[in-house]
Amino acid sequence: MELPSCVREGEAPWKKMSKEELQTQYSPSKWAIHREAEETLKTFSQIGEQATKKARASRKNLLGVAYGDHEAEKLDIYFPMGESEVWPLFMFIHGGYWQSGSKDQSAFVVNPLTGQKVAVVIVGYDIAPKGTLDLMVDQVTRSISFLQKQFPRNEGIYLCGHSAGAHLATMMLLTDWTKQEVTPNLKGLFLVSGIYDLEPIIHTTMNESLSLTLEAAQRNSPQLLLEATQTQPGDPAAQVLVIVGQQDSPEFKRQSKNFYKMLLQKGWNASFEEFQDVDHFEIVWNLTREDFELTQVILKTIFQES
Ligand SMILES: N[C@@H](CC(=O)c1ccccc1NC=O)C(=O)O
Repeated sequence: MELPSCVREGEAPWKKMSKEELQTQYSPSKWAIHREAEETLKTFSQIGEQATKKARASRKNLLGVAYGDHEAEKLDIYFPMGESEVWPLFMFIHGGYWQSGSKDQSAFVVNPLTGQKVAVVIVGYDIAPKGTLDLMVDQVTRSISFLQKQFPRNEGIYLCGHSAGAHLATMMLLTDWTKQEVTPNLKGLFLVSGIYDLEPIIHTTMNESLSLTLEAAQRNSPQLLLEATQTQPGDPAAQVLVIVGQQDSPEFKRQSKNFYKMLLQKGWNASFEEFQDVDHFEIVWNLTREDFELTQVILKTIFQES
């Protein structure tokens, strides 16, 4: 018997999964092998808080800069050491399934990058249930326009998102910037353990506070948007690095690989990399270290060394 196309091997294997299996596949902490799930999540917040404290104490900064009128529409800017007034701008978009996390515990990468002449921005946005996916996408779009206007001489804007934050970063590739006041100088995207097809999330407990409808999930799914788009990447196109951890779940890995393949099909300058011996959280908390492989990849990409 031939299976209907929606359940063909490799296409949407999640449609064949039980509710429990789907919940597990989309619970990244359950796939961590170096610590128990709860311990992993606790360590992640602790390292994020410590890194933020350290960044605020040791780097010149502007905290809580408003990029819009909403309470949550604020970003923190951490400046590189030295006298220069022009640098590449690196923006980090935190994860937490669009319903947890904040800029105040997400300054992981600030010290290693500001030590190497890169300005780092950690952006805040309205998480659910207050924020909807549509609002979050709009907020991140406006935060990037704001940065381009504030720093028109920037040496490139680089976006890095983790998990749900990688989803928000990806949506920026598909934004029609001609509808915004400025076109940002987007040079690169680092998409770390992201989610590109939101439909499976609807069937998990994560949707209790997100309240995604199928329409909202589809409207905000980079995988579907990219598949449907006729537009070519701009010239010069931003470089897109699709990144997963070895201990990300099979579903997370499948989503990243599929999205990477679609990027190639649509003519983007994309690469895919799986980092060994790290889970969904270690891959971000290790960014506090300059000698971590991903930190080095980020620096090499920004400064175009290979
Ligand atoms: N409840 C989730 C938590 C989670 O996925 C998460 C936590 C912090 C930062 C990013 C996360 N994942 C995606 O946004 C878990 O079981 O791992």
